[in-house]
Amino acid sequence: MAIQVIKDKCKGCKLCLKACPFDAIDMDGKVAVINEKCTACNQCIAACPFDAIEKTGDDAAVDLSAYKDVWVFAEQRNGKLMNVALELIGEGRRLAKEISEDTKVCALLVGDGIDHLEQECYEYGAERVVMIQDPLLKNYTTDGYTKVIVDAVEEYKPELVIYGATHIGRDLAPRVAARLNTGLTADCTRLDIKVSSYIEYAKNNTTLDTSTLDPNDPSTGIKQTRPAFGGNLMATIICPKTRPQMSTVRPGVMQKRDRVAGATGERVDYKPQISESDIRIQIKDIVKSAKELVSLTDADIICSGGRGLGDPSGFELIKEFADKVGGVVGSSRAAVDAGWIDHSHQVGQTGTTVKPKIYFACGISGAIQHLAGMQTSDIIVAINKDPDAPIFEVADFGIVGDLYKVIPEIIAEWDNAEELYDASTK
Ligand SMILES: Cc1cc2nc3c(=O)[nH]c(=O)nc-3n(C[C@H](O)[C@H](O)[C@H](O)COP(=O)(O)OP(=O)(O)OC[C@H]3O[C@@H](n4cnc5c(N)ncnc54)[C@H](O)[C@@H]3O)c2cc1C
Repeated sequence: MAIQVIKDKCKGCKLCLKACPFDAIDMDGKVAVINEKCTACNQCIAACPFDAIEKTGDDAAVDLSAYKDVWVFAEQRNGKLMNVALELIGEGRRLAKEISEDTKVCALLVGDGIDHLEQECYEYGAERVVMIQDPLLKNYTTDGYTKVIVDAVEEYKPELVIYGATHIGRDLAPRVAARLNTGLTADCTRLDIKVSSYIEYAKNNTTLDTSTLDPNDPSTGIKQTRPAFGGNLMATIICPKTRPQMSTVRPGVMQKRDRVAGATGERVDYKPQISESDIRIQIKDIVKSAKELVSLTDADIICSGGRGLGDPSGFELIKEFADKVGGVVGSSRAAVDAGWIDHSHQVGQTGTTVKPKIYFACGISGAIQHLAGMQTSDIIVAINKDPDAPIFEVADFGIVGDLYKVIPEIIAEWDNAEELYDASTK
């Protein structure tokens, strides 16, 4: 693929020169010319106001029909599958079957010494496992994983690849997408199948005259929905011209399928072509952060505190509350930004998405970015002294009052409440 300047359209405005990160454009008199440093990154095309730059070569010739199946990057760390990988295998299976009965969901396992994870992938819904193992892939490196995944995608041509929006997924997916010259939608909260104009047309017309339809409209595509503009609207994004389509999805958003013990599938071993020179960094040591690990995604009960706590010591009360009810401490971004608590506790659009059985929002107003991360909780209990706080619109139970009075009362009554509950359910 290459980029070329259409000479008679170029007005010599040099905006493409300024936009090019690779110094790949020179001026030949008043006309821009592309030199050999070009990586076809598209920045010049986006910058040109005169439509004078275009791609040539195989870009126009992406055969969408050559791509098939849904791949899920089954992220593992230290030989353990991440929860989000299992959630996405379930979601991938749903999407695959909506695309067509013979579309398969494949788990992509990358690492070394990870044979034991294959079975778990089948039990959570994978129909095929593509296994890529090599000692050089034992620990995650951007270079190593990108290289082998790009090679495997080019060989097998999946039509959709989804990754968890974890630290690794967020690092890896854009690299892979850039190398494959395809699109990526980050942080999706919803994935749906887009129906082609052919199918739409066929539904409404008894005789199908395809000559009027766009031949490039893929038979299927994925509608990728994510919050945009600070969470104030949801944007649905499609990737109509290139393949594979790629998305990252936040942990906790999709539902895991029920585990089917003993489920089986097809294993494909992909032998990676990788050498030490492909990996530009060396991992000398992996040191776990000494800070307390917060497992918000798996928690059944979360007690979150916000700016309404007034100062950092308020989190001591929230911690006492969480310990009493068997929960985990969460927070709003305002509390994190104030330096009252570590970001790992943050719930919301730029924090963690959670779906506990009970979510206590204490001194949290209910900004849309906070709601984006917790509104699908089974039961939401809001404690706020402002009766008009937006959090009450999503709360199942609202307590209007000062959290410093309400929470100690709940703590004091919790044991009684548990006894009452036990008695009522006997
Ligand atoms: C791009 C972007 C991303 C963002 N991502 C996130 C995110 O991931 N998570 C997130 O939380 N926010 C996020 N935000 C910030 C968000 O917009 C809000 O600013 C933030 O959620 C407000 O936090 P809060 O509810 O704790 O504070 P406030 O909005 O100030 O609310 C404090 C509440 O406490 C109540 N209160 C005060 N004192 C008491 C008391 N003694 N007892 C009871 N109630 C009391 C008040 O009535 C008020 O309702 C993001 C913003 C942007 C622009």
